Amino acid sequence: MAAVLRRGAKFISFGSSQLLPGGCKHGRTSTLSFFSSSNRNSSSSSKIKVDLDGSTGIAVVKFQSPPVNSMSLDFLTELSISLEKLELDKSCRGVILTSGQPKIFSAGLDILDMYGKNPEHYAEFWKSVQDIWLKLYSYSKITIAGINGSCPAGGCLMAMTCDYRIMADDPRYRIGLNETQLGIVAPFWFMDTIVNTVGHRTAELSLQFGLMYSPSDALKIGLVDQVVPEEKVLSTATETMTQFMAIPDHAREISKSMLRKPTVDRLLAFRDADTKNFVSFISKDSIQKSLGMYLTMLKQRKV
Ligand SMILES: CCCCCCC/C=C/C(=O)SCCNC(=O)CCNC(=O)[C@H](O)C(C)(C)COP(=O)(O)OP(=O)(O)OC[C@H]1O[C@@H](n2cnc3c(N)ncnc32)[C@H](O)[C@@H]1OP(=O)(O)O
Repeated sequence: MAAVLRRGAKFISFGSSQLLPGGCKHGRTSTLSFFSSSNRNSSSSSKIKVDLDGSTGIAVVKFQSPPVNSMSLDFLTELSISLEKLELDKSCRGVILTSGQPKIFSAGLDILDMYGKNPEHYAEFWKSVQDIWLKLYSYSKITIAGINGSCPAGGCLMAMTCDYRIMADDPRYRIGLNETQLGIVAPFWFMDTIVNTVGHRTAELSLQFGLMYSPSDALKIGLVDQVVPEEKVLSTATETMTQFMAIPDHAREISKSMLRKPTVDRLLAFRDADTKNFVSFISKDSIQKSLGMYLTMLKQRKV
C-alpha cells in the first residue's frame, strides 16, 4: 500500500519519517494592503487574502504565507478573523479556501510553533488550532477547499473541515494525515474528522501508516470529491458552490450542523484536557528532539 502511495513521488526518508515530494524553493515575503471596489470587496492581511464577490456571494480566501502556508499562530489568527468577518457578512453565502503559493495548499501546522518554545506558547498555539477547526467544522456558510498543491497533516485537516474538496490533478501533490511518520499522534478530533470523511476502516489504515495520497488515490477513498486540472480548480469550485447555493440555506445549514454537532461537542467537552495533553506531549525531550531533526532534514533538502 505504501508503495502505491509513493508511486512517482520523490520522498526523502529520515528515520521513519518522510518529507513530501516537491522540488520548489521559495523566498519569504509579506504584504499588507486593503482594497475595495463596487461589487467586489477585497482585503489582504499579511497571510490571508479575501476576495468577496457581492454579486455571487462567493468569497475566495487565499493563503499567502510563503514559503509553504504553514499554519503558524499568526496565520491561524488572521484566518480566524477573516472567517469570522465573512460569517457575519450577509452578502457572503460561501467560502472557497485555496492557496496563492505554488505547489502547496498548506504544509500543515507550523513546526516552529511546536519546537523550542515554552508551555504557554504551546497552549496558545494549540488553542488557535482547536479554534480554527471548531470554526470551520461548524461554519454556517458553504465551504469548499480548492486544493492546488500538497496538503499534509494540518493542511489535510483544514481541507477536511470543508463541505467539498476539489484537488488539482498534479501527480506530485499529496494529501493525508502523516503524523505517525513524524513520530507524533494525531489528536482524537483529527481522527474523528478523517473517520467522518473516509469511513472507519480506511481511516485506520490511513492514520496508522501516516499515508499520503496522490490526487487519484485520494479520490478513490473519498478524501477528495473531485480531481481536475490545476487551472480549473477555482472555476470548478465556483460551479460547485453554485450547486450548493441552489439549496435553501437554512435546510443545508441545519443538516450540516446536525451531522457534525456530535464531533464538535466532543472537542468542546474535552478541550482543556486536549490542550494539556498537547502541551505535555510536545514538551517531552524525545518529541522535541524528533521535531528538531525533522526541521533539520527539511532545511537540508535544499539544493
Ligand atoms: C497530543 C499531541 C498531538 C500532536 C499533534 C500535532 C499534529 C500535527 C500536525 C501537523 O500539521 S505537523 C506538520 C506536518 N507537515 C509536514 O510534515 C510537511 C513538511 N514539509 C514538507 O514536506 C515540504 O516542506 C513541502 C510542504 C512538501 C514543501 O516542499 P518544498 O520543496 O516546496 O519546500 P521546502 O524546501 O521543503 O520547505 C520550504 C521551507 O518551509 C519550511 N517548512 C516546510 N514545512 C514546514 C512546516 N510544517 N512548518 C514549518 N516550516 C516548514 C522548510 O523548513 C523550509 O524552510 P527554510 O529552509 O526555507 O527556512
